[in-house]
Amino acid sequence: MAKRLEQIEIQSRLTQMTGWVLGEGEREVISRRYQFKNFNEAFGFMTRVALMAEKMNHHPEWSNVYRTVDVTLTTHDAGGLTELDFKLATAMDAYSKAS
Ligand SMILES: C[C@H](O)[C@H](O)[C@H]1CNC2=NC(N)=NC(=O)C2=N1
Repeated sequence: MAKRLEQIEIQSRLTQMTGWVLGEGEREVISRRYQFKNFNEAFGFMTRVALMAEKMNHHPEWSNVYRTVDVTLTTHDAGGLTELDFKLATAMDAYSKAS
C-alpha cells in the first residue's frame, strides 16, 4: 500500500503544480477546478481520466457542472496523501491540455 507523504513532500510537490491546493477541511486532500470550453470537452476529459484511473486503480472524487470539473484527490487506503495522488493529478493536468 502507498505510504503517506510527509508535509514537506506535499508542499514541495504542490509548488511544482498549477491550480492544485491543499484541502482546508479535516481530510488531507488536494483539489483543483478545471474549466473547459463546453460540456463536451469537460465530459471527454472525465472519460479519458476515468479509463486511466481504472488502470491505475486510483480514483478521483469529482463533480461536473456543465464545463466545470471539480476534483479532489486523496488515498483512502492510506488516510491521506500519497505519491498516487500526485501521479493522478499530474496525469489529469496532461489530459486536460489534450482536450
Ligand atoms: C480495492 C481497491 O483496490 C481500492 O479500494 C483502491 C481503489 N481506488 C482508490 N482510489 C483512491 N483515491 N484511494 C484509494 O485508496 C483507492 N483504493
